[in-house]
Amino acid sequence: MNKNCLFVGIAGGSGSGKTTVAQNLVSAFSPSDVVLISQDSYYRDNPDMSFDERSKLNYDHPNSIEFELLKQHLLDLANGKSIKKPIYDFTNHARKEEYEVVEPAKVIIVEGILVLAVPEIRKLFDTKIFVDTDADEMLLRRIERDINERGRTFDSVKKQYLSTVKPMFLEFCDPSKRYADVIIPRGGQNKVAINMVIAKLKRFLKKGAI
Ligand SMILES: Nc1ncnc2c1ncn2[C@@H]1O[C@H](COP(=O)(O)OP(=O)(O)O)[C@@H](O)[C@H]1O
Ligand SMILES: Nc1ccn([C@@H]2O[C@H](COP(=O)(O)O)[C@@H](O)[C@H]2O)c(=O)n1
Repeated sequence: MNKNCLFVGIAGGSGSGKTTVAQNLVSAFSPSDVVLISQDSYYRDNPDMSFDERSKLNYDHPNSIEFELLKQHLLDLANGKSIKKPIYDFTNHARKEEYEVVEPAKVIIVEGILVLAVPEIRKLFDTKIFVDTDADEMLLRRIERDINERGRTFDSVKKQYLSTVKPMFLEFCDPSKRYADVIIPRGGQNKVAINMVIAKLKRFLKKGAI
């Protein structure tokens, strides 16, 4: 790979604050220097299934994500090519027809529950971050977000949490913490940790070295 960019991977449980941390990082830079890619954009589409069938799938297992496409897109960005990033609709459990064109940048941040759990993706990262938030806080945030933003009911969130979210977190996401270079407790609130990562990325952008 002809790589002259820096890849930062941010993992952590659902509701841990990965997106908030990533957005805090992105907002410290010019948009042409840093891009953010979410693993969520790469959920597999299941157009042959009914809405009811799609709503019962396990979305916390690595097989639910098209990691081959995510990897190809990361390699394309590293090689200076733009990508057509899928757009995922959580209310419909499906990809939208349209996509977003993302231009390459010097720093590429990738966030998602499984980005450190899948070796093919993990090995691309120069810096690996795990956002470590208490399970009760993650669950409370998820309940609120899923009801307000993802069209879910309290009962559906509860059922999904117990049947797939929690067991898959314990099997895949939480053990991937061991691969992290930096562990950020509490997520988006942790300005000290976020500022340390920002300082590191600024050094890279200035000197071209990690
Ligand atoms: N420190 C925090 N305190 C309260 N709510 C938060 C905090 N961090 C994130 N949230 C909220 O919790 C939800 C999940 O946060 P998000 O950053 O999207 O987590 P993740 O990407 O890990 O699922 C969002 O609605 C967000 O606004
Ligand atoms: N159709 C879908 C697809 C995914 N999920 C849940 O999203 C979570 C990951 O997203 P975060 O932004 O919270 O990291 C994951 O835990 C899936 O259960 C879903 O509910 N429906």
